[in-house]
Amino acid sequence: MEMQKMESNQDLIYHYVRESIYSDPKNGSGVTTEFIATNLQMQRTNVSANLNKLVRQGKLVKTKTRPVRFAMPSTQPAGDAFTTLIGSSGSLKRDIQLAKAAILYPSGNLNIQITAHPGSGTSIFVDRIIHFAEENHVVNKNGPTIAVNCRNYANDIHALDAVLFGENDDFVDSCFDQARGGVLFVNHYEYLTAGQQARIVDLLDKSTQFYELNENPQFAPGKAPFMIFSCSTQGKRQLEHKLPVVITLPSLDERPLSEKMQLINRFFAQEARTSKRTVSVGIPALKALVLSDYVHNIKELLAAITMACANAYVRVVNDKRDSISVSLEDLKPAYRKSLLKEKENQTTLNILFGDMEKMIFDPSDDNTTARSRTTSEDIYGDINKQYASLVDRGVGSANIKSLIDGHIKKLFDKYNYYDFLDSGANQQQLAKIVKPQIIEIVRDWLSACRKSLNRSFDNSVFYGLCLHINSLLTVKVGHKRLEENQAKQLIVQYSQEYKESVKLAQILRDELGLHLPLEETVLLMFFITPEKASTKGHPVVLYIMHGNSTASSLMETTNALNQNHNAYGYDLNLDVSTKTAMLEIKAQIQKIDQGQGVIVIYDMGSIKIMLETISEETNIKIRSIQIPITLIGIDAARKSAMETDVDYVYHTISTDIQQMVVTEQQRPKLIVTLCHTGEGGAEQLKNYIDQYSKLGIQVKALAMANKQELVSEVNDLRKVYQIHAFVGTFNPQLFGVPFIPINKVFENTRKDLDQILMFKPVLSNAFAYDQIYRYFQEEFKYADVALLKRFLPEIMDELCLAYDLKEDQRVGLFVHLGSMVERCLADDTTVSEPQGKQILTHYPEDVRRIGKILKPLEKSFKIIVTDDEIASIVTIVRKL
Ligand SMILES: Nc1ncnc2c1ncn2[C@@H]1O[C@H](COP(=O)(O)OP(=O)(O)OP(=O)(O)O)[C@@H](O)[C@H]1O
Repeated sequence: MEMQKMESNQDLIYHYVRESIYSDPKNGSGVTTEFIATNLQMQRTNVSANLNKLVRQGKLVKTKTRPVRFAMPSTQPAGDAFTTLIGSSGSLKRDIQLAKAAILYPSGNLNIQITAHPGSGTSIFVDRIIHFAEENHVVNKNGPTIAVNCRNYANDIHALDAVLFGENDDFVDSCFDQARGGVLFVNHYEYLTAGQQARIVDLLDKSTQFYELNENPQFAPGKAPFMIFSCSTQGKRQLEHKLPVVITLPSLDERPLSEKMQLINRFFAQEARTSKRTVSVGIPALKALVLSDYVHNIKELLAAITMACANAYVRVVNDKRDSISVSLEDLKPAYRKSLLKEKENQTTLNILFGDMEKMIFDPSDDNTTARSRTTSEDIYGDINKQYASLVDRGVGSANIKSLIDGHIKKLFDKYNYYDFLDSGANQQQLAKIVKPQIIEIVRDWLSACRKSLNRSFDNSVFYGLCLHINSLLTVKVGHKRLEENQAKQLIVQYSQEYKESVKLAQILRDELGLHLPLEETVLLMFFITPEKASTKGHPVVLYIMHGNSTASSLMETTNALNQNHNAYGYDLNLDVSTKTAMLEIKAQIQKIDQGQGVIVIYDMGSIKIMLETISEETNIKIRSIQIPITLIGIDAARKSAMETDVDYVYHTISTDIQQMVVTEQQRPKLIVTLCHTGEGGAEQLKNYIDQYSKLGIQVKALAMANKQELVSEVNDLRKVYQIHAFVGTFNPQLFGVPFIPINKVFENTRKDLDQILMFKPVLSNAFAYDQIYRYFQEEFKYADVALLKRFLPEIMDELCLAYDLKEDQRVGLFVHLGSMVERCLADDTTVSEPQGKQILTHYPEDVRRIGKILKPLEKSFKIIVTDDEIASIVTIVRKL
């Protein structure tokens, strides 16, 4: 009898759940036990037991959220290779249709080009294409699949010649030959030179001849492979016209938020599986992830989630039963900041999260079939190993956390997470990017260090060091990365490690001809110090207040309330001399600075001057905020002693406070624009800011002829102005004044200019030359912008191929070239570089090369680019 009743209750509940879900969209994401119990007037425990039974029978599914919801299982059919992709029936639907059409094309599959922003899922999409082609017997499962990732050769793109065209340049054993009868995937072909791309175009033109008629017995047997080429949206795409099907994948912001949320869900579920722990994620962290922008699209989102889980994992590493609890603090500040957008996205967030408290991901859940190439497994393994070795060395648990935190950050930041992902965790891959000789040197040296320092090093140290030395060989380090006294301090602190670094520096000099200056040798040491000194910290807060314990009390309260333990205090005793106070404050600032500067909150004016001097002497960025509480208190006490009317005292003090604030802001603000070579570029930038900024801040353009001169000019300006920021092609690192790189100004729209100048985050990041063209259009009298549009990008590409330029340098150079044409046409040849002659004699190879690259510009505009102009371009590209 009882059994019968249970069953009918179960049916009743099942039907009610189904009806509620299908009849009311509000219940789309499922219904709670509470909801059923109330509406059916049944006991909660009884309802709960029945619902769980229905889940076990597969009739309902249970969400992993709190409060738990019960929903109908998805009735999606098993589907094809693409079904596992998130967005397969949404933002990727059309792309998938196109891909299927290309594969199933009746007279033989068609080659495909995929165009996508970095990290948008090209590799996984291609993986699915290949599976689909295999499922449909369009390509042979047992045939070869040859994948070439051109980005892995970015440092020496000619190293690819043998892979693309064969050792003897005759295509024998090239990727085109090896892929016969299978699939060829050439990824990131935007890295190829124009010449390399042209040769591939030529091959595609003669493809039939090459694959079918060629009788060369040296070639592998088999018909033409199914070829897929992928390329970034910003790269040059010569091949595009030769490939019948072009698929453009959406970037992450072009996808609906619901898909972003599905990706987030899937990635957390993956982390739960790889770490073999339950992962619970707080809603604020999820909201921040949903609202953040990702330059590297899905790949960056995945990295952000792996990083957050790794951070949270550290807290529970020694207790195997604990779940990983991810909170907002585990995300990088840049992602956390996105919560500022919460208000404007409230409705969407409500739809996504409703009244959820957190989301829970179970390690045993296997709802994903999309293959992932993360390094997650290594990360959790690495953390475990690092933890065990620190415990062995007797390090206390409080220190362990910060050491491991540093370790994870290193993995992601210092060793460049994205490249690291792609370079794969094997040495063969590494050998394609890094000279084998470097790998050998690093391996031998690390094993020697292991013995002499009695310390073990994980793989990340090995890879990081190889890549680091490789970059020293290929990229000229222009700026000092470490100050001399910082270097000296480190040498004293880590004398043993330093000895080993010197040995490595000697080997590098003898075997590779690489001469490292002292600071670079010290940097090598970072790889083997137990507490790898961090170069990427956060700003910290320092209270400086008059009195015996005011500052320290504020510090304690701040740290107790926010738990970041990044606030410090300096109690400025009234009987301490200014000189002593200044020395002590300087020492404290040097001690607490993590490399990102110090926010000082202080109470009296005299401290400001001390701080300015300290900032100058130490080069530490100090930003000070005066809260004149002590002065106000003194004033209030004095007036109260003289007056009897409390309101009078109150009002006069309020007026005084306003005046205090006004005096503080009296010095007008000034923005200084800077350019590497002469005032030309700086002047352009100034005009741009003058024209489009509504902040009303004055702007002055300065030349960087010589650093000493710049310092004295800026120093003079500081007497009259409060320097708000430097904007330009390089950071002069003077007086702790903040710097805004030129690319930031141009890569965003004009309406965002003031946000940038005020250091506020802007949403769009995509770099667009369009912005600059528009500016040229309005500014130039002589140069035809349409013609510039035709020639400048090509010239920029050539220059970027020849020289390793960062984005801000690229933008600077772009503006420079445009202005140069305008100058030549205006016959304004006043720009004359004092060091021009020297450059022409010292860098004849560069002068010749740049002269050649500029030829099309000279021809089309009928101008002659003077030697002086070429010399100034050499200074930019060589970062002199
Ligand atoms: N539509 C999707 N559904 C599920 N997972 C995805 C999807 N797109 C990308 N991913 C996941 O995101 C990660 C990055 O994707 P992928 O490696 O394909 O990016 P990519 O575009 O090839 O990167 P890059 O431009 O750096 O070469 C992978 O772990 C992949 O599994």
